[in-house]
Amino acid sequence: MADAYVAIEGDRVIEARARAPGTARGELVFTTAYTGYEESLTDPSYEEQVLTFSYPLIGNYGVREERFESDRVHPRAAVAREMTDDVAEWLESEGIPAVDHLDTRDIVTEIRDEGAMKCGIAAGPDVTEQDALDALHECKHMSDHTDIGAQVSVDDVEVHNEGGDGATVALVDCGAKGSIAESLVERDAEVHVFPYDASEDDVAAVAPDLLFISNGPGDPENFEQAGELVETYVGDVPLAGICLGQQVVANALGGETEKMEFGHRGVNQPVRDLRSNQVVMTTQNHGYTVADPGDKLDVTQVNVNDDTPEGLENDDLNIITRQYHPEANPGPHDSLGFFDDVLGMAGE
Ligand SMILES: NC(=O)CC[C@H](N)C(=O)O
Repeated sequence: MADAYVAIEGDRVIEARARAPGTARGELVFTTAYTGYEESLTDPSYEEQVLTFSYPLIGNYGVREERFESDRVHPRAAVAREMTDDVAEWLESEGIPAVDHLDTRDIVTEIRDEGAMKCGIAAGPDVTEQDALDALHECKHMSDHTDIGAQVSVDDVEVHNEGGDGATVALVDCGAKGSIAESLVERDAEVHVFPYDASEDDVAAVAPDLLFISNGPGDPENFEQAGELVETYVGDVPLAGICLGQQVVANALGGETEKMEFGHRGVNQPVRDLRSNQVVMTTQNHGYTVADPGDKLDVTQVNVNDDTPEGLENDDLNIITRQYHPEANPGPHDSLGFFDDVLGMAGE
């Protein structure tokens, strides 16, 4: 008999095996990444989501803290065809329900046909189908998590590489992956990590050479204060953004974002640079996209599969943003040059 259940929209219940007990609800999404499960599971952008791995075996090279992107697991639950004990034990120790021994191809097909959807999960010896359905019925739409930034951001300013020789960067932490600050520090920047709701005065106090809006979970329209910083500083200080950062910058400068059907999550998303015509492979995790960049930003890079904007720029105003993850954890490393380019705008 099954000891875990996944309930999806339409009240369909899928039986599974419990690997870490508990009940959870969240937006059901899938990643096609075949490596990088530690990075994905600690990526704050997965907050309030349930992550399904389409690759059938998760955990085959263990669990190492050096690869974590933050100090905790962010998806509300994890779903895999087969999960190793290492991963299951790690998730259990974090209180995150996990299930395997179910047909993840079926789940991925369902999401591709119907779009990312709400789900409820119940795992453990005493759970019932109804527990999973109850969790499903309590699940909110992603955009209704209006204060999601508070769940993932630093509470107080943190400074990395104080006294560094390079640029002073104000990194607005909307749920930043650790490797963004690391990538900047590796290039000698002094990085001030600000809470997602930092004020103009907070940021002004460090006189930044670059304002950088991080990745983060949920709907970019719920990050109004980060948008206000962009409006305040545009033209005076160079601007950079990654993923949610690109979306926030676009919204703040007259553009528009929209929810995608099921998003891009994986490590081999092809992106074409419209200026050089070169294609790079990228790591991605997003469910919203820039539908209209507005009249201040040019689309300079597009996704080869669906033509959605992957890079926005304005050379006169010194703005460069990317929808994918140039910090490249878990890789590929094709687009690390982004960090040199944005620090170049900051005079480095
Ligand atoms: N990785 C991210 O920053 C994700 C951005 C946003 N939450 C989205 O899903 O589109």
